[in-house]
This record gives sequence, structure tokens and C-alpha cells, in this order.
Amino acid sequence: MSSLTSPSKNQQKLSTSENVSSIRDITHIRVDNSSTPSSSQKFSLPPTEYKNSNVHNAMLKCNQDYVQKSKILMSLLVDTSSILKLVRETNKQRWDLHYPFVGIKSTQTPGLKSSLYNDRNHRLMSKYKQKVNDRLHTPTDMSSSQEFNSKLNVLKLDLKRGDTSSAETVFEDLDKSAIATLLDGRLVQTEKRCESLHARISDTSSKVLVAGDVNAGKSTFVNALLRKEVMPVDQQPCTTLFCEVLDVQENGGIEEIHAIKDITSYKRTDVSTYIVIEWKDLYDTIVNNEESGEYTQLKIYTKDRRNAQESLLHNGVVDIALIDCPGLNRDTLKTTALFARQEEIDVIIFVVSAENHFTLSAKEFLSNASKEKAYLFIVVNRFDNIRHKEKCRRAILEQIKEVSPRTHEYAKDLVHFVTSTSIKIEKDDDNVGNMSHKFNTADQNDNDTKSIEEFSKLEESLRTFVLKKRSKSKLAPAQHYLDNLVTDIGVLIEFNRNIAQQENDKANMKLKEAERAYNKLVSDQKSSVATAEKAETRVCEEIQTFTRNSLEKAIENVGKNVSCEFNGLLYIWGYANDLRDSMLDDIQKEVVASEENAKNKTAQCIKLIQDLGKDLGEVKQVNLDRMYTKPGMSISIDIEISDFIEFDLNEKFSEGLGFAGLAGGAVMCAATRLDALSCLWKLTGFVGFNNMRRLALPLVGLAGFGIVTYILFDAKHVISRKVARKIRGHLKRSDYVNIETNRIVRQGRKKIRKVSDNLRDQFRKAVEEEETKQVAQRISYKKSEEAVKFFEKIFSQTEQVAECLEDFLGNNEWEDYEEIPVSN
Ligand SMILES: Nc1nc2c(ncn2[C@@H]2O[C@H](COP(=O)(O)OP(=O)(O)OP(=O)(O)O)[C@@H](O)[C@H]2O)c(=O)[nH]1
Repeated sequence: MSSLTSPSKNQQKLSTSENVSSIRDITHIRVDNSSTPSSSQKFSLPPTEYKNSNVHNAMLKCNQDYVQKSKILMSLLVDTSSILKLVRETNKQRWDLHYPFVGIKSTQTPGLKSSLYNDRNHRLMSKYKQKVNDRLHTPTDMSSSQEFNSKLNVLKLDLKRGDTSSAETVFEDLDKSAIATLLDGRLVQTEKRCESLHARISDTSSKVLVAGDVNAGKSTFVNALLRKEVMPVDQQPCTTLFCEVLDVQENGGIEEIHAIKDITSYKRTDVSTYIVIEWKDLYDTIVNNEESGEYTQLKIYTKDRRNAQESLLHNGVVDIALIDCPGLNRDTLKTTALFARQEEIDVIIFVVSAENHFTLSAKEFLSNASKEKAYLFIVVNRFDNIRHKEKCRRAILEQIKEVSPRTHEYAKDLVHFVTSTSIKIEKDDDNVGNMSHKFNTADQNDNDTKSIEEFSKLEESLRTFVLKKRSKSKLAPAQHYLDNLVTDIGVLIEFNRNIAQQENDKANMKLKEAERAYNKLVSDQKSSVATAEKAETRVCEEIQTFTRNSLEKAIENVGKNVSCEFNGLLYIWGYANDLRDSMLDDIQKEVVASEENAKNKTAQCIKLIQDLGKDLGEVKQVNLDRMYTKPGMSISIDIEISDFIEFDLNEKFSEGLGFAGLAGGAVMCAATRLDALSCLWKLTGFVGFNNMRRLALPLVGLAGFGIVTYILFDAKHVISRKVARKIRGHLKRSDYVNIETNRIVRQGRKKIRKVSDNLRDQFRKAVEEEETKQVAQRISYKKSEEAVKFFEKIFSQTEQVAECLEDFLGNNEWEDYEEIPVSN
């Protein structure tokens, strides 16, 4: 099997460039045929046998050239196939290929800067580069799909969609991946085509189709070539299906007839794909098939006992298979024409009866076949039946001139007037079985040396022609195909390299932008977070200072501006309570004011912090209404008797007066607060009645004196002072200022911290997003960079293939095969 079926193995052995250099070596070394397995097999016969045969030597020479050229071509096909595989792989996995000129309306393909021009001097550009460049920059008419697609030949996409839509509009409807998929399909087809071309070149055999009118003597001619009675001959039309006669070596040395129903599934080694026909049944099978149509083709493996110099089937150079066709008529014309068009058919031999000349079917077949194959090999048979031979010769040559002028030009080599029945053929009763009685031997004429000579001449010409045609028919299609293909690959790759380069430039720019944006964001993040932290600290300190000062001041001033209605001594207790409440209210007012201040400061700070992150997305609103809704520290102060007693009286009073006043005050207080009588009663019980009686008078006197003093010296101021002092003392002891300040600051800090945390979060997300963007840009940059490198590598590999193709196959010698079909 060809190496194309396992390119990976092939690649393991040789890289493309190594392969190409090995191809270069091939051309400088004369191919030593004896070293190749096929040639050792083919030239195993003693060389003396060839000595006198110029024809055979010519065949050997011709074959040498063929072997050498086919090796090069096969290597190039393998390399091209590997390139296609790499392109396909990239198209599928890494980089969607762009189809040249999609959506570019200008005839100058703007934006397409060719790196090929980067060569120092345009004139120094390789032929291949120049070719690709010219193709890329040739103005394109976008009006029709045909013109549009003409940038590519082999890789051209078939995008016709109705008559009205141009390829351009079709392309507009397709997205990038759809085009990549279409291209993938095209690449697969192309790879297969390379494989089939490779297989065709590696196949050393040659197929020769023997066509002609009914009863022209095709089967007789085939038998004469083989010198053996293989094909059944009948005066009635008898060949009804295609019978391919091959050398027995092709079937492992076993003479056999395979009747095939479906030729596409035929495998010689798989007996289920054919039926083996007995030799004796060959005639009946062929004749009966006209009605049954059971088989489409027969493969007849037969032994040619003649030596290589004489044999056609195994001539030591090329394995020739002869295909005997059914005679041409309206029914068979189409099938035979189709058969003749097959690539495998290297040569068409057309057998015409000298008596009947060309029929209409024959002319139609020949004119079509000559378009396909250029040169035809024409056998004018049954020449023995012609009396005016020269006249007949002229008439037939005239007809050939009409249907195939090129064949006519080389008529000496390509047109032969023969009598097939003049050739003595070997009969093998085992093979032909009961068919022998049907074989017409009446026309055989051993002594007709002229006819035999004519036939030998025909055979010589035929062998050389088959060989040359084989070279041409097997190698030329591959050469032309490769030539077109490598140019197409170049155009496709260069076009995509350009796009990849543009995308790389763009990606590079975007990557740099992304890096800049990222760095700026990270620095903004640091500074903003620091600013927010500072603002938080500062504002909290401000709130703290303000609150502390306010509360301390309020506590210090407590009672200074208090005014409560004093309704006389009887209501002194209520007065004291009112005073206390009023004082505590004043402090509470300061607390509320501090809370309000803290709220404002917090709001300002929050605004400042939110402003720091205003570019980072939506700002989360913070509700400050719920701040300080819970009451602060509660103050519980009870008014006691002692709150009415002022020990530290004004310096203007003496100590005695003070004591009396106090005592009086105490009595008054007790009198007002308690039931005086019950109090007295209790006191009497305590000190004893007699003692009480003795104390009563001085006490009453003292009380009276106290009452008078108390009234005289403004009881309400004393209470105010005492209550204020009591409140201050209580608040100091309970660390009121600190606790309240901390509470107010804490709540403000909490709100600010929440906003700061949100800002941090916003920055973190933004940084993450920028990082992701940066990573994506880096990936896209790397991807396009890899694509550029890949396309450059592929282009240079393709260029090497193209140069080899140019060097070794693009010479005039090659064309000679068309110019001189037979002569050496
Ligand atoms: N006189 C003469 N008769 C020939 C010659 N070649 C063939 N014949 C006869 O022509 C008849 C038909 O020959 P075939 O070889 O069967 O012809 P064919 O073209 O294969 O026929 P179909 O396959 O049926 O189209 C037979 O009787 C042959 O003996 C020839 O060169 N000279």
C-alpha cells in the first residue's frame, strides 16, 4: 500500500524537508533498477535475451525514466499530503482557516500585506513565491462566483447557491467556522485525491482497452496478441461484457476466471466478491450474460508461456492488462465510452474492420476518446479480406484524420493494418474446453509472412506506446494536480498568514492595553484602599473628638442653664426630680447632636469612598437612617435626701448656722417626705418617751431654726448643685463619656467599613476581570503568533515541494511524451 495511507509513519522516517532533500538526491543518481524489488523481479531473465531487441532496450530506458520520475512524484505526493494533514489539523483544532478574499470587495484586496514582498528584492523572489503573490494580488472580479473562486483551483469551494447569488453573498451568509468546515471537506477530498494519484503511480501495471465495432475481430486480435486462445471468437456478436485479461502472476500463478457482479467491491483475495468460472463455461457465460446481465466484468488470469521479450502480458517492464470490450452499438456505446474515460485506462486500441470502415458509433466513440486520451492506437483488422489494399488504407486514414487528427499525424506508429487470423495461436484444450470447436481457424495462414511482419510491427509499436502512455497517463495527472495544489496551498496559507499577522498585531496592541489597564487598576486599588482606610481613621477620630468634647462639656455644664419651676418647699422633691430629668435631657441632647454629627461625617466619608470606586460599576446605596436608632447608655439616678443637704455651704454662713439649717432642713425634709407624726412616734419608741419629752423642745426649736435658714438661704440652688454634682459623679463613675463615644464611633466605623469592604471587593473583582482579559489577550496573541509561525513553516515546506516539482518534472523532456508517441 502506498505510504500515503500511513503518513505518520512516513513522517517518522523523514520530515518534509528531509524528504524533499532526499528527492533532490534521487534526481542526481541514476536509478539502479536492479536494486528495486520490482525491477529485480522484472529483469530476472538472462540479459542475452534482450540483446538484439532495440525495442526492448528502448522500453527499459523508458521504464528507467518512469521509475525515477514516479519515485519523485510519489515522494512529493507524500509530502504534500503531510502538509495537507497539518493544515487540516490546524484548521480543525487551532485556527479556523479563512477562505481567500471573503468579504473583500476591492479589486486590490486592501489590508493584505504580503510578507513575500519583504524579500529584499522583488526580483529575487522565488518563482513559487512570485506565482503565489501574483495570484493573491491579481484583481478579482467579485461579480460572479466563478470569477470569485478562481483564486483557488484544486481547493476551490463549490459555493453555488442558485443562479442569482454570487459567491460573495453566499460567503456573507456563512460564518467563519462554516467556511472552515467547508474547507476541511475540501482538504479531505484533496488528500484522497493525492492518495489515489499515489496509488496509481505506484501501480506498475497498465490497462489497455480494446474497443471496436461488433465483429471487427477484437477477441481474435486479443488472442493474437496473447498467442493464445483466451477470448471466445464467433462470427455472431458474442462479447457482451468487459473481459479483462491479466497475467497469471497477478493471481498468485493460478489460471482462473473471476466473474464479478460489482467491480467496485472486487478483491482478488476475497472469494465472496466474485464467482470462479470454469474455462469450458467461458463462452456460455459471455454469451448468456447479454440476457441475464448478471456480471459486469470478467477477470481472466492466464499464463503467457512466451518469454518476456515476446510476451505482452509479462514483458519484463510493465504488467499489461487487456480489456476486451463488447462490440460498439447504440446500447454499449455509452458504457464503453465511460469505461474508456477511466483514469486506469492508459491506452485505447480501437479495432476496426477493414471491410466495413468506421460506423457511426465508432466515429462517435473515437472523437470522444481522442479528446480524452489525445492519441489512439488503431488496428484495422481483417485486412486479408481487402483486395484493393492501398485504396482501403487511404480511405481509412482519411477517416482517422477526421476523428483523431493527432493519431493521424503519427499514423505510421499508431495505425496498423493487420490480419489477426494470420497469427498462429496456441490452443490449450484444458483451458478452452468445449469452446475449441467454435474457434474459427479457417483464416489462419502460417505462411503469410507479410501479415505476420505487419503484426510484429504492430506489437513493437504497441509496447512502446503503452509504456510511454503509461508514463504520461500515470505521471502527468499527478504532476499537474500537484502543481495546482501547491500553488493553492501557498495562496491559502499566505492569505491566512496575513490574517494571522494582522490579528497578532491587533492582539499585541490589545495585550499591551490590557497590561496597562491592569497595572493602573492595581495601583488605583492600592491608593484607593489606602485613601479609604485613612478616611475611615480620620473620620472616626473626628467623630470621637467631637463626641468626647461635646459630652464632657455637657457634663461639665450640667445644671448651669437648668430652670425648673420651684413651687415651694412642699414640692421640693418633685422639683429635684424635674431638675435631674432636665439635666439628663441636656446631656441626652448632646448625645443626639453627637450622633447627628457622626452620621454626617459618616455620610461624607462614605461618599468619598464610594467616589473612589465610581468607575468600577454600580455603587451600592448605604442606608444611614437606621444608625443610632437604639438608645445609648441609660442613666438612672435616684433623688435622695442627701441631695437636699448641702454640707459645703457658702463661706458667708457659719458652721453653726449651717448645722442648724441642715438639721432644720432634715426635719423639713423628713416632714415633707414622711408622715411627721409617725416619724415622731417611731423616734419616741426608740429613745424612750421621757427622753423624747426632754428632747422635744430643743428639737422643735432647732427644726424651726433650720426651716427658717433653709428658706432664707435658697433651697432650690442647693438642690440644683447637689443633683448636678450627683449626675456628674454618676457619669464619671460609669465611664459614660467613653462608653457613649465608643458607641457612636463604633456605629459610624461599622458603616464606613462596610463601604470600604465593598470598595475592596469591587477592586478585587475588577482586578480579576482585568487579569482574565489579560490572559485572554495573551492567549489570543500566542495563538495568532503560533499561527503565523505555523503558516510560515508550512509555506516554506510547500515552497520546497514546489521547487522540486519545478526542478525535476517541469522540463521539456516530459512534454516529449506528448509530441512523439512511439518513435525513439
Ligand atoms: N478473415 C478474417 N477474419 C477475421 C479476422 N479477425 C477476426 N475474424 C473473424 O471475424 C469474426 C468475429 O471475430 P471476433 O474476434 O469474435 O470479433 P469481435 O469483434 O470480438 O466480436 P464481438 O466481440 O462479438 O463484437 C470471427 O469469425 C473471426 O474469425 C481477420 O483478420 N481476418
